[in-house]
Amino acid sequence: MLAVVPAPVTVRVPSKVNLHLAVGDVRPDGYHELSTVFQALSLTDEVTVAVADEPGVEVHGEGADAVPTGASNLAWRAVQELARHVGRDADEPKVRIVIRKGIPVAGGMAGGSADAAATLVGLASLWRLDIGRDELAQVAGRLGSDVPFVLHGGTALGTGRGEQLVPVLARHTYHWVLAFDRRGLSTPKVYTELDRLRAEGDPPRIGEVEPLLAALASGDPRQLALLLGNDLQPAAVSLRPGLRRTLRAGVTAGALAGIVSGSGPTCAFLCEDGDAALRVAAELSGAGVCRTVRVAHGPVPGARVVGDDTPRSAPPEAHA
Ligand SMILES: C[C@@](CO)(OP(=O)(O)O)[C@H](O)COP(=O)(O)OP(=O)(O)OC[C@H]1O[C@@H](n2ccc(N)nc2=O)[C@H](O)[C@@H]1O
Ligand SMILES: Nc1ncnc2c1ncn2[C@@H]1O[C@H](COP(=O)(O)OP(=O)(O)O)[C@@H](O)[C@H]1O
Repeated sequence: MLAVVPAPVTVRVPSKVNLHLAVGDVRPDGYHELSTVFQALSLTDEVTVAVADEPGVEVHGEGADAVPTGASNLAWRAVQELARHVGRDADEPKVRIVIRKGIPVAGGMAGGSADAAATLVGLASLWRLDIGRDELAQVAGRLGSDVPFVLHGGTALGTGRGEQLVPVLARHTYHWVLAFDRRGLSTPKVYTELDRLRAEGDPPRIGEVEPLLAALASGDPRQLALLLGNDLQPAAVSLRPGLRRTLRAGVTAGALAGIVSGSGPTCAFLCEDGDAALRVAAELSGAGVCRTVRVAHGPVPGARVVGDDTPRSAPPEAHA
């Protein structure tokens, strides 16, 4: 009798911006203690997983040339990690992964993490695993600090190295303009640069997270704009001084505020509403300060199978 080959599964997965990124001390394991508020954005990647005799990874779209297709691709690492977790053969998983990138590579928007999260969700469906979101989140945390959040989506407070999440109440859809830089920045290098700046002097640190949580609960983008903050921004700007000009240009173009997204170099500009975002994007495109401009909104859901509108289990209690 012929075995039935399951149909390929496609998963859409969001990018993220850190609305608040407070970086604490470096820990003995080399990671920094974080207090961060993530928001999932509508700028997405799509990942298709399929059973195949020729296993491997294909990458298309935004920045595809800079993405490894071998064992170091985070999506492939997700295949191996999940296979090990459920007792399948992790050396020879008969899986082909096709990634269509919309998220900039090494852009501070969790693109690689997104592909790993999407792969976990896709494989859970392809392999018909009896595995809940919490268990998938544990596997996600082993793949990278940002992977649990892009699996989860929405708006969430992250602690530890960023992988311990509590959902945050966000009452509004926020509109963003994203300025992609010509080249990426390496996340470990940006953390190391922050350590260096802190050893030399005392770069300003962002404040407590509570006022930002209150602004999110109120839903007023003007209030939120005043409270956006990122401790990694001085380090990203130190490594890429041109970002100062990009940040100024977005505000001159009419954004309420601009920040470096995570470890950068993408700059994220919060706008009053969707129309304002389109105007800011048009003006910023002509300013010559970045490679590409995109508009996006958030919060949006985490990684989910395309065409699957079944409601999720109730999220854990909201924070604010
Ligand atoms: C900065 C942030 C902000 O959300 O994201 P990006 O902006 O790069 O997307 C994250 O902290 C990045 O998370 P992620 O990209 O998953 O990093 P990981 O693979 O876990 O770690 C890569 C490296 O970053 C540094 N790292 C990461 C997280 C953390 N809390 N402290 C760290 O010092 C370590 O040097 C680590 O070896
Ligand atoms: N699926 C993937 N997509 C993007 N980058 C990947 C992927 N797998 C591995 N990488 C590597 O991870 C590095 C960080 O990429 P990315 O996750 O996009 O950036 P960031 O950590 O700034 O959000 C890249 O330089 C790339 O070499």
